[in-house]
Amino acid sequence: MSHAYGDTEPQAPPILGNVPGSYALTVFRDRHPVLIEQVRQALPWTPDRHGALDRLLDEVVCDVMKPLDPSEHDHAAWAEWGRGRLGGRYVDAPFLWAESYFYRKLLDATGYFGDGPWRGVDPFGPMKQAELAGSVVDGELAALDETAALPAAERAAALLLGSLWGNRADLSFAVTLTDDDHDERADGLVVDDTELLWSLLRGRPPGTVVIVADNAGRELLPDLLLADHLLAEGLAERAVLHVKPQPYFVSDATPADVAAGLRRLADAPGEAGKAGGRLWAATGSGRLALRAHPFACAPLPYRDMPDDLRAEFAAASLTITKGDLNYRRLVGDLMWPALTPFAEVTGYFPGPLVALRTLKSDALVGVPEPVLAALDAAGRPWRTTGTHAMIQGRP
Ligand SMILES: O=P(O)(O)OC[C@@]1(O)O[C@H](CO)[C@@H](O)[C@@H]1O
Repeated sequence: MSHAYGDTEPQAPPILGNVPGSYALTVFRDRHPVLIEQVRQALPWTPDRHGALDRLLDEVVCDVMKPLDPSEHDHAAWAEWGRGRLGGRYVDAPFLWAESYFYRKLLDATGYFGDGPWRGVDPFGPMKQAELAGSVVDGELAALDETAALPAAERAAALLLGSLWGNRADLSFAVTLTDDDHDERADGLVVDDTELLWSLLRGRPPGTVVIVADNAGRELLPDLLLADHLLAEGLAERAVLHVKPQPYFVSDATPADVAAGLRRLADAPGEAGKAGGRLWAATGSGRLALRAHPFACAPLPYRDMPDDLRAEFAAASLTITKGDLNYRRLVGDLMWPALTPFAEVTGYFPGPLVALRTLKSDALVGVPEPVLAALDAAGRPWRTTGTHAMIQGRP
């Protein structure tokens, strides 16, 4: 297999669901049917929505991607993106594309974009709200009192790791996790570019830091706390938080989730409440800005980003992407050999970039050879279980 890097087209093959035993196949076969039933239980749907959920379950079980109704606002876009794929099997389309289409069809089934009473109702809302209100979050916010008392360097490291491991709290991934997976967390990072991250921010005039968020709730709160740290320490003049314009991948953060997260922080006692107050004020003054670009829910890799988004990333002193799906989009969700350098695969990205991610799918690049050899030799799954994490970047 040959590879091309930088601004040339990537040549690794796409990750597909039709490979027996693959992680992607389990997502289509095991996760999606369960998710449809979870959504069914989440809200008191009317008969028309139950019927639509039945039809989607049928579509998923029979594995035929049916087109959106022509009356849907984004029908033309999906028809174009899906040319040669719609009518085929979910597992035969690129994993990134087909999974994204599943979530679009789920919003279709719940009437999210329709004219009826369910318009704008987040079908994952009850799951997100339960997590945000839970006692686990109380404990995590209370722990911030100890973090705040640490010396500056340790505090910065703790907040960064909090944001990184917050990515384990992903309600779509949790659907098929075992109890063992929930508890396990590897000590060492698979790739650790922490020093690069700080070097891109320290000792230079503060600029705009873009944080491309992932999940709401237990991931978004530490992301907001990291943004607060960057603003408070003068490492960023401005922070811009990119979220999804619509519900996606179950727990992905939307503007409503940011509002709920800021409310949760601002209402908390102690240091969390103080950070919440600062962030609330920063939102009002524009130092913390929010974006919900349509491309965030497109079934496309970042290589295909539109010009306005490219310009935003280009103007940032650093872009931090969160989570597995953003990582997949950064590397095109292709089957790169894991030794392939991150800087080369992401050469198209228009500025300094660091990805914070727990490993929950097969996309993986830039792993040092001895680390790869040791992890593979250990004989335990590590690439898709969320037990391992990485901080991976390039200037
Ligand atoms: O982006 P996130 O929240 O870290 O992860 C998204 C995820 O849970 O969804 C996909 C499977 O449904 C995988 O890519 C990944 O495991």
